[in-house]
Amino acid sequence: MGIDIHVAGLTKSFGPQVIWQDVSLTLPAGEISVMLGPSGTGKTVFLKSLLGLIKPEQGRVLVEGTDMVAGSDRKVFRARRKFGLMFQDGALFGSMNLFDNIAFPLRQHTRATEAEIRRKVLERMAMVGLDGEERKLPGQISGGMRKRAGLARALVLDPQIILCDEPDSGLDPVRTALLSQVLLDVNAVTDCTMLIVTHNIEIAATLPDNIGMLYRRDLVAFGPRELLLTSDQPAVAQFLHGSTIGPIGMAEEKDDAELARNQGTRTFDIPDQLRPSPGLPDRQGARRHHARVMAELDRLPASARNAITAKLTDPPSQTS
Ligand SMILES: Nc1ncnc2c1ncn2[C@@H]1O[C@H](COP(=O)(O)OP(=O)(O)OP(=O)(O)O)[C@@H](O)[C@H]1O
Repeated sequence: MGIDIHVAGLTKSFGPQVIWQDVSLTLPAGEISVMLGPSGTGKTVFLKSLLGLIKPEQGRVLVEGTDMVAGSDRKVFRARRKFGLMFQDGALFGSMNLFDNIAFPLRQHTRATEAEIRRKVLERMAMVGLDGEERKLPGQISGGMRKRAGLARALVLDPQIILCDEPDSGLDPVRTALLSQVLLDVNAVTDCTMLIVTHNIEIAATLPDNIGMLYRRDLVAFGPRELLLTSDQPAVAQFLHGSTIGPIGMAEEKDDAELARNQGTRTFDIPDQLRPSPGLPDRQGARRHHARVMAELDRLPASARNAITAKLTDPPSQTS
């Protein structure tokens, strides 16, 4: 099962440039979360901070008791093993076939026998829809397949948390939709905690349980997907609609209130969340999410509350 990640008061600067400040959130165990944000708002820096690869000046990232910011190198290194990473381009070795690429972490970090490695690699390849492709080189397959191979490699050490940095980059809408389904299916089977950084509204609207958005050095929102998808904050609404009208892309000194007045109110139709493919188990993370959100419903704005009650009256189930 996945584990919680608790982020509290995180602030990161590079020299005089503040990337984000006082970021606090919890990535709940086994749930899928998406982090949105315009280019350059520090989404990748945030992922690297969760891993302890970048050290914020203030705040904590707690992973089962280890602080990835201030913990000792030994503890951070050990905690990092709980993570699986899916990079934008799959980050595969071009000279190795897919089997050897995916087997690589097992050969590097475990004493598994070749028979065990073979079983695990083939199982993970099947999980991401790459059965029978073991002998292909990364250069012989499509971008979507490379990403799935990168996901299989991220899964091979049984991580409890999976971080994906822009998994949709370079993919057409159909392959992006297929990849979303694969990510959800992986979550259904493994119950791992997932954080996906993306600009893609289709992914954000259909895949996660929770969505956050980084904008102008702040985490402007983080919560159930309905919270962000019904938000009337100018930057969030502009981002969701891909509009040129709004604060994003404008001079920093523009007044948010004035921009909001000019923008008017537009609603975003919230599609149904994806469900696991037939034959796979129900998502445990979705069940926990449902219970948690229903318990916290009164604290959400009316727009989010209405969207949740309209869609989530029963615990999610494949057959309902
Ligand atoms: N090691 C570093 N040293 C100095 N500045 C950095 C470093 N890493 C990132 N930055 C700066 O931090 C800012 C945020 O970068 P980051 O790549 O996290 O943005 P992002 O939101 O992921 O962008 P995109 O959506 O375009 O990928 C950028 O201005 C970048 O130049």
